[in-house]
Amino acid sequence: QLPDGWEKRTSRSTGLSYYLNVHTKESQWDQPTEIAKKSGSNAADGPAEVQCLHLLVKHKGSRRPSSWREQHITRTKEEAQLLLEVYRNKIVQQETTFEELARSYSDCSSAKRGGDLGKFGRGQMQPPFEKAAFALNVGQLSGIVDTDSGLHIIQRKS
Ligand SMILES: N=C(N)NCCC[C@H](NC(=O)[C@@H]1CCC/C1=C/[C@H](COP(=O)(O)O)NC=O)C(N)=O
Repeated sequence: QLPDGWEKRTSRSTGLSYYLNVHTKESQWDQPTEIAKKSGSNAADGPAEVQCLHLLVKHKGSRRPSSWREQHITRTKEEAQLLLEVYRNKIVQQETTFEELARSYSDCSSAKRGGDLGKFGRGQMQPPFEKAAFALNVGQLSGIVDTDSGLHIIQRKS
């Protein structure tokens, strides 16, 4: 039995269950224990949604080891980690921009948009990615984030 104001849903892309606040339309992975709040996220709960860029480097253990860049991705997870560390350092050293590197090297279709995933709320992205993205301040660059898709770096835009 769920507390008032919550509905259990299934994520189209992962098949995982998540919970929707019917008042604020906010969603979350964790089973709610409190009655759903009626107003949007206040500062304490963090933003209701974020907009992020990401640069994804897939490896042979990725859930879909293929991309616009490479039909059959065979690099190891360790090789992907090394690549991403090089890219991250170039951004930190301001040798290039996140968008330029994502456009050239990201194994996600969002590469065409400089890595821009647009705005998303909780319950949409894989949990490790969501956790990292919602923990960033605006403008901040994440460390290396590990999901079933592969390894990512994330920059929060808003
Ligand atoms: N709402 C928006 N903008 N699109 C739907 C996103 C669905 C979501 N996707 C992810 O979590 C991965 C990790 C972060 C970004 C992302 C992109 C993946 C990575 O590539 P793939 O492993 O699929 O080949 N490509 C598209 O989905 C999911 N729940 O599977």
